[in-house]
Amino acid sequence: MIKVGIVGGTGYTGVELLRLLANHPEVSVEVITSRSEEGMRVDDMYPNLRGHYDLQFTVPNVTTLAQCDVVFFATPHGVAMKMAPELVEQGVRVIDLGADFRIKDLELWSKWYGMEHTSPALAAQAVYGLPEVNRVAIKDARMVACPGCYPTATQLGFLPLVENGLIDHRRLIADVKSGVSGAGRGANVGSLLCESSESMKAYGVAGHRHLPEVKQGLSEAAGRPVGLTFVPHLTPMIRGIHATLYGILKDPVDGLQALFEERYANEPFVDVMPAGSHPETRSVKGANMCRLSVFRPQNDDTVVVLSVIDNLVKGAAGQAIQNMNIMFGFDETEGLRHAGMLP
Ligand SMILES: NC(=O)C1=CN([C@@H]2O[C@H](COP(=O)(O)OP(=O)(O)OC[C@H]3O[C@@H](n4cnc5c(N)ncnc54)[C@H](OP(=O)(O)O)[C@@H]3O)[C@@H](O)[C@H]2O)C=CC1
Ligand SMILES: CC(=O)N[C@@H](CCC(=O)OP(=O)(O)O)C(=O)O
Repeated sequence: MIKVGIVGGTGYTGVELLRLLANHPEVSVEVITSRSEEGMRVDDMYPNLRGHYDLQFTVPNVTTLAQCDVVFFATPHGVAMKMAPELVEQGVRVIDLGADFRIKDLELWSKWYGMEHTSPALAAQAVYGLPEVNRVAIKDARMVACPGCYPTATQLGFLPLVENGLIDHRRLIADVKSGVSGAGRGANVGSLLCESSESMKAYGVAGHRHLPEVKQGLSEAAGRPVGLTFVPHLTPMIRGIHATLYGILKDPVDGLQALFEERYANEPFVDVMPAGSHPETRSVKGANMCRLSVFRPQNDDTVVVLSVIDNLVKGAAGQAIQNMNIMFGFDETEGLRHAGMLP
């Protein structure tokens, strides 16, 4: 049994970690932090957890967190980079659900996140926590940077194509839609029911902070810098990401379905659907799963990939637990085997 700490326990990804870890036989959650709700029982705030935890929120404190084997940061950008170095020095393994350790070029990181990076040494050691690419490095990592939600759906959809050099690497297009929980519990007015229901809008078209993250991952996979147009949208649902991805085939190729099936044949959390399928976000709601399908409409030179995840699960808390399972030598699917909630 390992001891787990969670920094940022009142937010959507923090409570999702608690929900998923409640069924994990190898862990005991010992510390859960909140600055605003110090002293409150977690099941008073989140009644879905009644009967699962006997825990109260405490303020974040490195000495207390250092008693844990692993600490998850489910906090806004800029928090983990300040606390994680001291924890790692004391032998704690750290998994950040935020973006502090995702981008290797720290000047680029500062440009997109609007702050200086305060722990470049740890950033250099951090492993990008996309198991479908980095499983071996994740196993021994002290510091894992979980991918963002849009980057998870986008990279998993494009990977088989860019790894095999099948599409024009300069002209990738990602049209991605997110449910409003992607903005977090402390989100601004745009996420209110009256503002976001019965409507849909694009945002960040000129540039979204996930653009450099996706480009970094796909450029590594392609072996050269990729060009990407990335357009996120806010959609009136609570959970879910739907990515519609476009690439231009260099040569007309058959066998894209088989290529995708082979690439993900041994991946427990990527499901390549039968040819012609249209995956729905509700099929992955609550589940640590990415469902994909690949098309070549009218046998033309454009390939279209559809990729769906639950932003809070494969896009955040579930992927973080998958990484923990790999790091601690547990079965990778432990605590994550349940199906999505449909309807
Ligand atoms: N929502 C999503 O779909 C996804 C989110 N992420 C990332 O995960 C992280 C958490 O997201 P989410 O759960 O949505 O965010 P929320 O806004 O819902 O929650 C943030 C949590 O962090 C705590 N917190 C805020 N500031 C600090 C601080 N300075 N020090 C310590 N704790 C702090 C808050 O509690 P309190 O203020 O009481 O301390 C709260 O519990 C973010 O980096 C986000 O970008 C990644 C993928 C998907
Ligand atoms: C719908 C919505 O607002 N989504 C968030 C991204 C989701 C997320 O939390 O991404 P990070 O992990 O990189 O912060 C946004 O566009 O800022």
